[in-house]
This record gives sequence, structure tokens and C-alpha cells, in this order.
Amino acid sequence: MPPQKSERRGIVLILSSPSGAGKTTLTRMLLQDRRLDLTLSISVTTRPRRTSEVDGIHYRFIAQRQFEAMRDSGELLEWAQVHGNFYGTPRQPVEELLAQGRDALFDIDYQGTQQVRQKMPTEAVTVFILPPSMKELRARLERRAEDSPETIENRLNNARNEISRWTQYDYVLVNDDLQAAFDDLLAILRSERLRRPRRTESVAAFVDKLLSEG
Ligand SMILES: Nc1nc2c(ncn2[C@@H]2O[C@H](COP(=O)(O)OP(=O)(O)O)[C@@H](O)[C@H]2O)c(=O)[nH]1
Ligand SMILES: Nc1ncnc2c1ncn2[C@@H]1O[C@H](COP(=O)(O)OP(=O)(O)O)[C@@H](O)[C@H]1O
Repeated sequence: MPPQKSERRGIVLILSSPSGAGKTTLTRMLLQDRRLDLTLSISVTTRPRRTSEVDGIHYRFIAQRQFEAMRDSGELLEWAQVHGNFYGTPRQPVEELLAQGRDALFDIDYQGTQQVRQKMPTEAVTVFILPPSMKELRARLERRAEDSPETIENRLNNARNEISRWTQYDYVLVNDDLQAAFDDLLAILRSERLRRPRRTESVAAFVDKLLSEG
């Protein structure tokens, strides 16, 4: 009998990148592969909804007063101000997933990543995604065509600071060829799921049974 998955505590797979490097695209690809059984943590944010976004699926779009109430009552696992808006991760859905042995996927910035690493050092697996060039980063933000020119400039101005945080992460990858970047993410997820400390309980039972044979 293979090891029982439900005995493990889940992983928190965190993707961060400067705006436009492709973390939303890679997140979508990970979620589309149902066999991976990843669940996206849906953040709350005070930023305006983009036309392509659906409330409750991509984010929960809330007013600043509501954000402050959630933050002050400890409902957020982490939170940060990014590009002038507030973002945060509701704590309870994540705790429930991890307790069920299921893995959560976070698309959060470097400030939030630091907070999660401190609070969940065992569960957090962090990946920083770099663009192939600054020129391509700008081109992607312009091609995405969802933000105003001012918003794009603001995001590009923040990109250098964000990129300088790459050393805080467990893994770094360059999203040049999308499929290659996705394959790298799959390799990271697969290896992290196989790490011995994450499987100790279930493997111990399996080994006991193995050794009891004949
Ligand atoms: N700390 C933190 N950052 C978040 C959260 N949700 C999103 N972000 C980050 O906020 C930044 C802006 O995200 P978004 O407004 O969707 O713009 P995009 O990066 O251009 O797609 C990105 O770096 C996200 O990773 C969150 O719950 N907490
Ligand atoms: N490897 C890639 N090659 C070309 N375009 C890409 C690649 N990855 C993402 N894109 C495109 O770049 C734009 C920004 O990607 P997105 O995933 O929204 O970035 P982020 O979530 O990091 O802001 C989107 O239009 C997306 O389709």
C-alpha cells in the first residue's frame, strides 16, 4: 500500500515576481492541471478589479475599511501594501487546507513571503520568477493591456526593487519560454512533495509494514 497522503501537512507554494513576469499565467497553468491538486489562496485586495477578473475567483475585492478590520482582527496570515494598494491572505482557508494535507498556492509579493516564511517555515516553498529582460517585462505589461499607462509605469518603477529580493527565495527561474518555466515549476513541486521530512509519518507506517513482511 502506498503511503497515505492525508497524514501529511500541506505545502505552501509561493510564487513572486515583478508585475508582468508571468506569475498569474503560471499560476493558472498549475491550477488547470487538476492532478496536481493545488488550491489557490484567494487574497483580499483594495485595488480596483481588472476587466478580466472575477470577484471571489482571482481576488476578493474589498474596501479599505474592511481590509483594516480583517487585518486588525488577525484574520490575515500576512498582508502588505503593494503598488499603493493593500493585499492580504485570509488565514482560515489556508489552515484548513494544510490540515487536510493539501497544498496551497500563493501569488504574493516579497513582503508577504517574508511573513509567511517566518510563520510557516516548514510549509513554505518560495519561488521567484524573473523576466528575460526589462524590455520584455514592459512589452508584457503593455500587451496585457489591462492597466493604465500610469499604472504600468508605477509597476515598472517598482520592478527593480522587487527583483533585488530574489536572494530571499528558495528557487529562482526565468520565465522566457513559458513551457520551460512551467516544467521547472512542476519539478520544484514534485521534489518538494517528495522531501523526506514531509513524508515521515506516512513513510514510517509503510516501512513498518514492509519490514513486517516475511
Ligand atoms: N503580500 C501580498 N501580496 C499580494 C497578495 N495578493 C497579491 N499580491 C501581490 O501584489 C502584487 C500586485 O498584484 P496584482 O495587482 O494582481 O498585479 P500584477 O502583479 O500586475 O498581476 C503582486 O506582486 C502580487 O503577487 C497578498 O495577499 N499578499
Ligand atoms: N513566457 C512568456 N512569454 C510571453 N508572454 C508571456 C509569458 N508569460 C506570461 N506572458 C504574458 O505576459 C503578460 C503578463 O503576464 P501575467 O501572468 O499577467 O504576469 P504577472 O501576474 O506576473 O503580473 C500576460 O499578457 C501573459 O500572457
